[in-house]
Amino acid sequence: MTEQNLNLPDTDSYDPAASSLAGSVDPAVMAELLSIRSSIDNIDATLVFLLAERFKATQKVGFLKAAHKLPAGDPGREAAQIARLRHLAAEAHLDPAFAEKFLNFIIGEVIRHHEAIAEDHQAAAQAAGPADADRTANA
Ligand SMILES: C=C(O[C@@H]1C=C(C(=O)O)C=C[C@H]1O)C(=O)O
Repeated sequence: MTEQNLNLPDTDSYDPAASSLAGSVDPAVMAELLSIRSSIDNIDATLVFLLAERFKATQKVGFLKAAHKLPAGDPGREAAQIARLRHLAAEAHLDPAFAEKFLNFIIGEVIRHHEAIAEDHQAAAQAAGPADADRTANA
């Protein structure tokens, strides 16, 4: 989650009116588009903050699982959460298939992080020696 896209403009100079359409659209239409986009800006910022909080929480789960040698993925939990979110999506008039795809995308990334945390944990335990490795496993 820390990769940077070097092709993007830097955020200090964020221009809410940036558009490939500038100059080629009726100014009244452009004004309406920019007005709607200001809500999209707020929503996208919120999504980033929400995702950051979610990844903070899942990172804690990753450390807990690594310390107790639990598997990275939990298909039972995933199935329950996906069913719940599909239901909520339908109620909110969001395509449930999209909600499922989005959640699966995030879960895939979380599992990748958990596997990396487990590998780091294992490597640290091995570097510390067998006695320490046992102690860490039983922590
Ligand atoms: C976060 C967890 O680990 C994994 C990721 C999940 C998620 O991002 O919702 C759910 C289950 C696990 O596959 C967990 O077990 O709670």
